[in-house]
Amino acid sequence: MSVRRFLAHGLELSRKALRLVSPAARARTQAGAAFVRPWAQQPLQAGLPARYRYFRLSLGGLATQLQRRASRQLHGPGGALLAFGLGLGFIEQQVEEVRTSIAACEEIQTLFKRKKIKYENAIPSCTSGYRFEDYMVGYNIGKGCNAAVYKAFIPEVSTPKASDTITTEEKTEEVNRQGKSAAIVQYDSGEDPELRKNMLIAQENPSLSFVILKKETLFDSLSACEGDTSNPLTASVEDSSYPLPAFEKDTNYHLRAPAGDTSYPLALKMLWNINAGSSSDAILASMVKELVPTIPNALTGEFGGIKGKKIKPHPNIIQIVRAFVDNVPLLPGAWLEYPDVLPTRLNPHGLGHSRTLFLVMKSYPCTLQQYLQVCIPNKQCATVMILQLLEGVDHLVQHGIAHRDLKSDNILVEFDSGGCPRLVITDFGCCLAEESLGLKLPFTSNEVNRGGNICLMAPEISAAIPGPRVTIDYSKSDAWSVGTLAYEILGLRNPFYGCGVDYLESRNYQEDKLPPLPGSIHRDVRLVVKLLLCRDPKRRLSARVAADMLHLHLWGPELLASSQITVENVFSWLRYQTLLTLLQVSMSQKLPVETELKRSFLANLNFEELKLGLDLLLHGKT
Ligand SMILES: Nc1ncnc2c1ncn2[C@@H]1O[C@H](COP(=O)(O)OP(=O)(O)OP(=O)(O)O)[C@@H](O)[C@H]1O
Repeated sequence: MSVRRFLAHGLELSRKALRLVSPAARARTQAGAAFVRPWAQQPLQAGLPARYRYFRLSLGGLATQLQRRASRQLHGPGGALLAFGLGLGFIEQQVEEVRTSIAACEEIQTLFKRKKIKYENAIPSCTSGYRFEDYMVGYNIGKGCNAAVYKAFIPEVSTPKASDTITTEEKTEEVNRQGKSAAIVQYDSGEDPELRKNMLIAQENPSLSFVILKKETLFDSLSACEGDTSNPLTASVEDSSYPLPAFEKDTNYHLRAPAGDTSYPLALKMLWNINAGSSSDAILASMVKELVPTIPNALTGEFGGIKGKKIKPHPNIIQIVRAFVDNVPLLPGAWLEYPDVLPTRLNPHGLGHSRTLFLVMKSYPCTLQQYLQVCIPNKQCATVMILQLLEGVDHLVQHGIAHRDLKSDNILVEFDSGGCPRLVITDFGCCLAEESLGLKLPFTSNEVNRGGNICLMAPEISAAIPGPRVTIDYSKSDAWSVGTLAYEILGLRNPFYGCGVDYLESRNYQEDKLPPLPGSIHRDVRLVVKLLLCRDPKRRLSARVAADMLHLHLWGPELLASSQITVENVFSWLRYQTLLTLLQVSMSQKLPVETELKRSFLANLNFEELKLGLDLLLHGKT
């Protein structure tokens, strides 16, 4: 018998039963409700399969309906039949309600999914930017274990404004001839929190001159450094065991003193090639994960057809606008920061190959780590920041990709027109994105790469023991990392970093040993962080449900506070959010963070997940 016919049969039974009720029926119906209700009201578990949650939802309705019926004065025999029949009938009613709700959510989803998010348009010309010589390279903005990142621009696309060009160019060149460019780079790469703070302030207040602030600080520090061997900046250059090469004017790159972001809109990431050999194919094959966030025309010619998963644009995920293989140049700071990975052409003792992969992306003012060094975001702003990470992670999960190296220096920050930080996940070098695997990685031996940063590796990954049929499921691992980063964003120490006894290890921590978040942080946010850090992925929130909970918390406080939350008032709230967001999306080209978030929420609306998030917010224990 089909489910439909079964339910129809139940409905018919319930009708018959209504004509056969007795006083005893009331007691039996009540007992039925009492039996069903506690089971239906068990605390919800985030990881339960949808079918179970759906059945539970039906039971909740059944218990209520039974109770209601039982409270009426019914007469006649057949109470048990009534309970059974009514139950089936009410399940049918619930099924219908759920079906309508799912359809309504899908309609809202389609409205927003239809509106495609645009790709970065940082290099409008289709022909430029595929060779290193197309770029003017600025100063070093960052360095990781695998790459150095520089400010850059393409002259034909963006020429620096006269006001941005340093007038004391001779001085810069003289300094370079003396081998001090490394000192500039070292100083400017952000060791000084005061300088970082100035940069952020300048960024947030366009009326202040970012360049002037930097220029003064830079040249003051250089004057102070000159001839001063006790100064760590000059000392580190002169103590270096490598001879510092003189800056050659006729090399195919151009060193400019630092200037504002407007004149160097791009970031050029030069990966270090130690293992891949110098053929383009070998380089691309070994670094293919870095290419996951490339936009469609980022690679050209022979590389255009490189296979592999690609991500659709998302406001919280980096976009690589160009990727190409070229000769490794000698860039500022190379001798000081990464001499060992240079090719022998540049350093006879270097281990690097002569060619490598370059990635070009938008240049961001700072990383999340740098931002948090100078600023503790207020609670609302912190929640918006955590939510952006969850939205980014959910987008990756939907593409079957796990980042596997989420940490505060792999998250870039810029500010929207209202000064709200926009968080962008970057550095996909450790991601899991194999077409054939999805989010499940066979873990047959310790040789299998489980991802980056071990401290922020979810427990099911860090504690996994390899074996012939073992697979690791990454579907909720990035969400766990976001749970740990939430501590940093909320102004606390990440409990999974540190040394000595005062830190937790992901592979063996106990949930009750997690440092409690202070009461000044809203209960909803505390609950989300707690559920993100569940050891058991089945109980842990998915990024989607966690994001939905924060959306409800941020944009629906009245809804959450209402005495009775019905499907109708949830949908009237959703309709309101839909209209408002559509209006905002149609009104501006460059969306503020809040509107982007609402758009992500509505474009991914799923009744089951929203219902689960809502239930958890209403009944979950912090
Ligand atoms: N688009 C960008 N805009 C501004 N700064 C950037 C950008 N991309 C990278 N950076 C800076 O460069 C640093 C190193 O970049 P990235 O993390 O991509 O390198 P990596 O060697 O792959 O790092 P890891 O050690 O995590 O593997 C970042 O922490 C950040 O400070």
